[in-house]
Amino acid sequence: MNASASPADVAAPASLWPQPPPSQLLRVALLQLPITNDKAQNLATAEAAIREAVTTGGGADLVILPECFNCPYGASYFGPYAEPIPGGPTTARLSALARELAIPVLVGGSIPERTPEGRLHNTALVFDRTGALVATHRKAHLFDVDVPGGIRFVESETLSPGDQVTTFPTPWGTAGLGICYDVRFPHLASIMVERDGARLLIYPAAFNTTTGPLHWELLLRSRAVDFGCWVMACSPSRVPGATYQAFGHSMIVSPWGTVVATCEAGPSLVRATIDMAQVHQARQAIPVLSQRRWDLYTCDRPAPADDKDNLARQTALKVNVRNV
Ligand SMILES: NC(=O)CCC(=O)C(=O)O
Repeated sequence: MNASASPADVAAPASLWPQPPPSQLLRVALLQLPITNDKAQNLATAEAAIREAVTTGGGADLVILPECFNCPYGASYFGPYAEPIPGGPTTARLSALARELAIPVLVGGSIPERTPEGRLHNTALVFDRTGALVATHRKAHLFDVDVPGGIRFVESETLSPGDQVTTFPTPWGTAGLGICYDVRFPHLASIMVERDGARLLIYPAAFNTTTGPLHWELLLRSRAVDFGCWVMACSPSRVPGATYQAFGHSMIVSPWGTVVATCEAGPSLVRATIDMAQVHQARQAIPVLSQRRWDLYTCDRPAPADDKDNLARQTALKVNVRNV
């Protein structure tokens, strides 16, 4: 299992988790928050929502924040809002909250990260009930798209991609972690599930009003059915006048592909108590994971000859897939 935080930054995971509850019930809360230009305000909004999620409505075991929850989603903001991880104020604040409220799993959405070398990443953070940073994920597939008449966004103008597949243990089974555009890449989810044993896939995300209506629900339900997993995606809410209009519609999807909880575009707390036993049930009933024809599948599509980085990445992916 990989987490892109260095070993010194990450507590030894398995020993920290309590035993899974026999019922396998997991209380999930997605915090669809309004993100403003004021970082302090964004952190205060997140803190208030986390407190509400775990102290009201029956509580929550797994709390998930949106992509870029401390920063407006836009290339010009990533640098000025970036922090080191760990060592920055957002990591410290989330760690303290996870510890104070004893939250079993807090997925601190994502934030812009500045590395010691000066690179910028879009990075998700995961804390356990002791406040330890147990995993980080640097967005692996950058959102570089140009939809005529719709949206043009080029994350790679400012951000560098991560180079890790990220999974981590929880008391309810292994979780896979991606960020937004990563959900479009089933090979990533395949490795989380088929190599690392993920039973739930978590995506802090910020789709938009062009691609959201077309693809958001379709992609989340596809990943759930492709891999017999619970899938959870948490978006910012739509903020009138913001340069990037988030789609909202944070969503929890069962391993059968049903949407068990969602919302519209405004600020929302999306809750569900989910049964992890459904993962086993769905995989037993429709056993596509054990019916794979690896003998038929190859990933030999060549990268453009001048794109050596891409070729190296594809080759690494191919090795991982074929080793499953
Ligand atoms: N923040 C993102 O990665 C946006 C992804 C998106 O909107 C998409 O259509 O994919």
